[in-house]
Amino acid sequence: MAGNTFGEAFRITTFGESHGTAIGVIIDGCPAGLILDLDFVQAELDRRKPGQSKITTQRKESDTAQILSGIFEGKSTGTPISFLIPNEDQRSKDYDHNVGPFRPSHADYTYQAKYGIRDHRGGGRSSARETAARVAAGAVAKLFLKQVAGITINAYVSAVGKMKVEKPYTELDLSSAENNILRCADPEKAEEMIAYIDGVRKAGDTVGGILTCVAQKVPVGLGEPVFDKLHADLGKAMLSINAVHGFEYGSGFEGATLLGSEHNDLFETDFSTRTNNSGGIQGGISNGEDIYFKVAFKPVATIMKGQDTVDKDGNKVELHGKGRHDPCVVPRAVPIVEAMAALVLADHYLRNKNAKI
Ligand SMILES: Cc1cc2nc3c(=O)[nH]c(=O)nc-3n(C[C@H](O)[C@H](O)[C@H](O)COP(=O)(O)O)c2cc1C
Ligand SMILES: C=C(O[C@@H]1CC(C(=O)O)=C[C@@H](OP(=O)(O)O)[C@H]1O)C(=O)O
Repeated sequence: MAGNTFGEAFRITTFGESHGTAIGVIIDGCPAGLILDLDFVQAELDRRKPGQSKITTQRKESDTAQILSGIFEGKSTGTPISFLIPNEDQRSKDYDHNVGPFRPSHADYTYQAKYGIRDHRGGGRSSARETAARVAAGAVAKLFLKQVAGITINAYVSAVGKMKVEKPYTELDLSSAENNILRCADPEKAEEMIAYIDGVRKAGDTVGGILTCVAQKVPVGLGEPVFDKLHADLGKAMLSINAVHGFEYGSGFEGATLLGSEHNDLFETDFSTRTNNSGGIQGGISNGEDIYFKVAFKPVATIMKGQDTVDKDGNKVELHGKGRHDPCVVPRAVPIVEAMAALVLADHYLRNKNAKI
C-alpha cells in the first residue's frame, strides 16, 4: 500500500491498523535541539483519544505513546523520532458480521476491490485510529513551530449539522473551546449542539459538522508559488483526514459572491492588510496575516440502524451496525486538524530556508 508518507522536509510515515498490535509514526527531518516535551505530546493524544465523552466512540484506548528513538536528554537529536501507540481495546469479535456485508459509505468495498484482501475488523488501515499517529507527530511539529517562531494553531467546532457558530473567529476566545466536550468556541451554542449529537446517537444515527482552524504568528514567505502553494498543501492535508468532504480558506465559497472592490485586502504602510479575505495566503505564500480555513466532515458511515447493502459477491443483505463508533467526529477531529496544519507549516518553514541568501 503506497501513500503512507506525508511532507518533504518535515516528513512523517504512519503505520498500523485499528485492530492490529499497535499504530505508530516515524518523523524524519526534525532538526536537532528541539525541546521534546513528551507531556505535551501525550496531552495532544488525550484530546483525540476515543472514549473521552458520551458524544464519542466508547472504545477505550489510553493512547499512551512510547517514544522509541530520536531523543536524548529531553531534546531531539536530528535522527528519526518514532512513537509507538499500542492498541488496547480492539474487541474484534464485534466485527465478525462484517466479513460479508460492505458498510455503505465506509471504505470496505473500495479496499476489497483494490487489494483483494481486507482486515474486516474495524476499518483496518482506513479507521481514523490511524490519526493518533498523526497527532503524535503533529505535536512535535507544534513544539517546533512554537520554539522557532512562536506560531500557534487553534481549531474549534463551528458547526454541527445545520447548527452554526455565527460569530467569526476574531470575536471568539479560541482557547475556550477546550472547556466543553464538543470543543466549540461558543459556549452557548456548544450546549445545544452537544444535546443534539446525544439525541442523534440515541436514535442510532450520526451527524456531520465543520471545524474552523486558525494559525497565528506565521511569518511572511511560507509556501511555494506553483504546485506546492501553502493553501494547496493545507487542502491536501485536511482532505487526507478520514470523513473530510470540504476545505475552504479565507473567504472561501462565500468570497465567490463578492465584487473585487469588496473582496480586496487593502494594504497598510507596514504591509499588513485592513481585511483578511485572503486567509493569510496570497499566490500560495503566507503574507503574515492569520491563516484561517474551514474543514467539513460528513456524518459517520457506521450507523446503528438497519441498512440495505451487498456482500462481496453482490448479494443483497441487510446490515445492522455493531461495534463502538462516533456519532459525530468533530470533537475528536479538532486535534487532528491542528496536527495536520502544524505538519504542513513545519514542512514549509524548513523548506523556506532555501528561498534567498
Ligand atoms: C476522529 C474520527 C473518528 C471517526 N470515527 C468513525 C467511526 O466511529 N465509525 C465510522 O464508521 N467512521 C468513523 N470515521 C470516519 C471513517 O474513518 C471514514 O469515513 C472512512 O475511513 C472512509 O473514508 P471517507 O469517509 O473519507 O471516504 C471517523 C473519522 C474521524 C476523523
Ligand atoms: C478507535 C478509534 O476510533 C475508531 C474510528 C473508526 C473509523 O472507522 O474511523 C471506527 C471505530 O473503531 P474501529 O476501528 O474499532 O471500528 C472508532 O472507535 C480511534 O480513533 O482511536
